[in-house]
Amino acid sequence: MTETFQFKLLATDGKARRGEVSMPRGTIRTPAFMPVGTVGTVKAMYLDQVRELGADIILGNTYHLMLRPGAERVARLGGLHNFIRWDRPILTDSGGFQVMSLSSLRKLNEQGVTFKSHVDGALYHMSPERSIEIQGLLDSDIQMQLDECVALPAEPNEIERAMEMSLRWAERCKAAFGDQPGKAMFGIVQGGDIPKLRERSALALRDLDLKGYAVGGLAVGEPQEVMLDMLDVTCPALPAEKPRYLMGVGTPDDILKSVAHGIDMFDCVMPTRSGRHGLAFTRYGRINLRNARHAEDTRPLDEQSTCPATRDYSRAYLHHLIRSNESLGGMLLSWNNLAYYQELMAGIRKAIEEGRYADFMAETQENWKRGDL
Ligand SMILES: C=CCOC(=O)Nc1nc2cc3[nH]c(NC)nc3cc2c(=O)[nH]1
Repeated sequence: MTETFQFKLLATDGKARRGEVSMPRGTIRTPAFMPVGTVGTVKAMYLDQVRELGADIILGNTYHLMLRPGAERVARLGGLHNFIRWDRPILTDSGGFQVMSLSSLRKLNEQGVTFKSHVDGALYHMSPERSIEIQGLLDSDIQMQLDECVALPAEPNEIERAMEMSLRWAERCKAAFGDQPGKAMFGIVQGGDIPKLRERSALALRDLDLKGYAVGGLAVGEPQEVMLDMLDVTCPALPAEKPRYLMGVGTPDDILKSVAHGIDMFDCVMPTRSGRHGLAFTRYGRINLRNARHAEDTRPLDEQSTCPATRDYSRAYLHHLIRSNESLGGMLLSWNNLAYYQELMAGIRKAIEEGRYADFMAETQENWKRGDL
């Protein structure tokens, strides 16, 4: 822990980086996976479990929390950490992406985004300054600039307009954030699937000398190789001594490959959301426990795991719980999936330290092909 926000590069293996982000509330071992705690909870999990699995930081969503319970209310209650009982770092998004994907009416212009709450239909206006103010009220440790993420495929001039506006919003967010040594405000690189726009966005954000950089506008419908190609353009244009966060990514395979392209931080609803729907991630690939073939399979997901959800429950029971839509089904599979994601991250960090990331990647992908036997 440190009084200020610091990123240290501990080892590299090709483009893969092993590092550490130190903040007053704790240290984040990178490459890191950040479980998503949308409305102040990592769904179906106790935060003690989330920590025990190895999470050093979790995400909170500004859009959801500002609508309910409200940013000023969370501040009156002592901030998000006290509210949810998590004393380590929290990264909050700016809400932009969620507005575009969740709220009905929404208008976006230079001032910001105006939208109708999906909770009660009330009208809200969120400017770059208000987004930073809300994240401050939540006492967020890593705050994100307000940006405009364009779904792909999209027209080049549309991608350029959104990227340029996001740059202007980055400057306004930096000004609104001011100087908070123990916290950080990350810029978000946009530019869609257009290399020269990606490079322009990254270089302009670099000039703002921010504490960290997110790569946005990806995992929004483009093929994996397009996403990786954009990383090849973006990462070299970002400062090597600052952390890089790829938003909304991804599957274990996405993460494995994006680390090899220079990414340090990840967040994704995949392990928790798909767990609630019956999908289990294991060392040997995915298992859809809704499938009837598991109905009498007495084996656990993986008897060698240290996670009780993975080691102690039969696939037959998990199948029964999911088919019966019982809460325990989603709880056990969320637990299993987050355990698997954190085990994958620990393996990634160790492999980079030992200079054998390429082998680790190949072995891991080979094991996934084995299926659930
Ligand atoms: C915590 C996130 C910080 O959110 C923001 O403040 N803005 C933002 N969020 C994104 C979220 C994404 N999820 C995916 N795929 C599942 N792609 C995404 C792209 C963006 C993006 O370009 N911007």
